[in-house]
Amino acid sequence: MSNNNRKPFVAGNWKMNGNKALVSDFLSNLPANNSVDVVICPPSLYLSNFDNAAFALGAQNVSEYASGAHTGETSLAMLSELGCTYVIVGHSERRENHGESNDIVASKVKAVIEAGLTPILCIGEPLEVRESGGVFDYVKAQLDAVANECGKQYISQSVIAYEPIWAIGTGKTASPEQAQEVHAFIRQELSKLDANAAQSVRLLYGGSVNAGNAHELFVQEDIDGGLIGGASLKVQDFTTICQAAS
Ligand SMILES: O=C[C@H](O)COP(=O)(O)O
Repeated sequence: MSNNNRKPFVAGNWKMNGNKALVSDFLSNLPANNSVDVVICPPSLYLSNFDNAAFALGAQNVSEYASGAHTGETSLAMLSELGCTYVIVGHSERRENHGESNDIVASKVKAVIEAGLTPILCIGEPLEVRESGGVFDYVKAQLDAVANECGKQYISQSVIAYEPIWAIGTGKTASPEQAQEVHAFIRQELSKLDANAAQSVRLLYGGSVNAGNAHELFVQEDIDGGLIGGASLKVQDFTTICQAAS
């Protein structure tokens, strides 16, 4: 891990996977790790099965509305009542498949922080943007959307996950150099908003991280941990990834 005061952070995003048996497996077999902030984000239905976990709980999504006639949605108050302290916001699967615009993402970030939880704000470019050389402009626009809509203080209270879409679930991980280059750019952009916050905000890499490649990614100067999809469904692999961050 790089030479800074940021505590490493690893979150497992189970997406629409898992069952009660996997919950039990994690409760019984994921070792406590005091040197890393470890978060599990299961499907919301299973949040209440995680009583007394040795790790923090996160949700994969939240409604931008507080309550009312929003069939199928889950509110921040409900997540909070079930012990969630983190919420993934703006995952590319939500942006692409559920029409979440930058404005919606920004309003969710604001709502999460005002409710006393911490957003894990996801940003990252599709393949065609990477191939056309537009990565920095793309992630800057995603960051600016939140900063402009919410105010810079909201960015500085978030955890930010850089997830190149072409690396998600594909087995094609960004190289450590590719990931570090974008993380350094994100931190530089954050410093324009708030120099102190830029040094304290945790920046995660996500996209085909596994037990074999986590270490080489996490030792990069501006990579403070990971947002893990597929490899977070196996307790042994996830344990190894958490250890790689410590
Ligand atoms: O939220 C997690 C990311 O989308 C990464 O997923 P993955 O590790 O399966 O590529």
